Amino acid sequence: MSAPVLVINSGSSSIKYQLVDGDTLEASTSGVIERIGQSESILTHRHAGEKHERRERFADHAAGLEAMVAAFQEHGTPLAGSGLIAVAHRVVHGGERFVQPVVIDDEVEQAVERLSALAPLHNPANLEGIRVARKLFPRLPQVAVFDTAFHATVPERAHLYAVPAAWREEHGVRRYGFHGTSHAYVSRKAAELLGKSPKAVNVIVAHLGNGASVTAVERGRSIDTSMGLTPLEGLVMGTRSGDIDPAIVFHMHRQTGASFEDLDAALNKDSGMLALTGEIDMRAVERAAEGGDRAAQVALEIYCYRIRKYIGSYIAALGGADAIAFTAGIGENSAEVRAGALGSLVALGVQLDEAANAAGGPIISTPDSPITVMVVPTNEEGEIARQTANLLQS
Ligand SMILES: Nc1ncnc2c1ncn2[C@@H]1O[C@H](COP(=O)(O)OP(=O)(O)O)[C@@H](O)[C@H]1O
Ligand SMILES: CC(=O)OP(=O)(O)O
Ligand SMILES: [Mg+2]
Repeated sequence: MSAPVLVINSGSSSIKYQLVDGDTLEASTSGVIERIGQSESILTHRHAGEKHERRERFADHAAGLEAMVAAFQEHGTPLAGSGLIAVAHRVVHGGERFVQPVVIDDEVEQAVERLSALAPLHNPANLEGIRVARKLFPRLPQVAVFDTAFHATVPERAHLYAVPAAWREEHGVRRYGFHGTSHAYVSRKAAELLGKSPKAVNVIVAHLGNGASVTAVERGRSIDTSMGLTPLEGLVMGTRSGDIDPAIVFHMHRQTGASFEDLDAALNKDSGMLALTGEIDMRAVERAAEGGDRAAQVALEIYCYRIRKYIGSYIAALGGADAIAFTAGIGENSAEVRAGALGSLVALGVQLDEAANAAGGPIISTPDSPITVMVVPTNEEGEIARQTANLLQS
């Protein structure tokens, strides 16, 4: 493996990692540590076609990262002496400042910490990953790659909110957008599937994971995206409400006396599919709906309808799209959600091929569909490694 980069994607309760070849972008080893801080955590480490599992409690991200280092050691590829050229970190919020990947120093670390207010579920976890990795690998360059960066091209008409000037000018209130590495990677792959240059096509990417967002990509540049100041706006998600009337917050504060902290937690952690069905995991929601659970059926309709509205509005924003690409855990795996999300868009030039959709694509529209619909597996870690290798070469 030449020029290996260790990519760390620290989420709110999980860490995903990959050891990626900086030249070929192939991952030789990958893993995920789930349920950090809960009674039992699970580490799944994949190397050379084998899967190794370890179940025990990892109290925090530091314990999780130690277990990651131990897993590399145990399974024949110790990180020390592997020729690692860098550790790359996904950082969710980069604010207005970070529109490119950067090498992390103390000052960058502090800036990421200040941005935690705008991504409370994500930046603190990203930061912990950075701190632990800087201790573990003090001599290696540590690079931050930001979710927000790809959306720096979103024009004012789409990124400004019609709110008081002081909010915008003094408090950084604007649309930032997230999942940028995924939207960048998937929109490029979509152009590849069309046999065209990214600069020659308009693509709508629906990233449907635990967090979910839709982006309108015009000739390779993001021009609008559904997440906003924080990753709360837009689609219905696992535990997040997505779009609501902001007056709901004031109403609930006045009605119940709930603090803004409580209301923030309610909308970020106790809303979305969880609030509608009692389940976060889309597989569980689909099983319940199939079993006749009315709440789960309605929740799926709400989930798909919101996606459909965004896709329709982005076809209008782009003045026509060449492709719609579905990605991330739900977008890649749920034929039902994809079909539900496209439904009435047949009037806008979307003709789904049901058999191809059931088979998972990659192309899931009929050959004569004016807009090509596809399933494109995302690769956030690979894209982060690619951007890191580019930064270090320049
Ligand atoms: N086969 C499947 N069918 C439906 N949903 C799935 C399937 N596999 C995974 N998912 C859903 O994908 C979501 C997680 O997506 P993922 O992209 O891994 O999220 P994140 O990176 O934000 O943790 C979960 O809601 C999970 O239920
Ligand atoms: C920004 C965001 O929502 O990320 P995730 O989907 O990993 O929660
Ligand atoms: Mg994700």
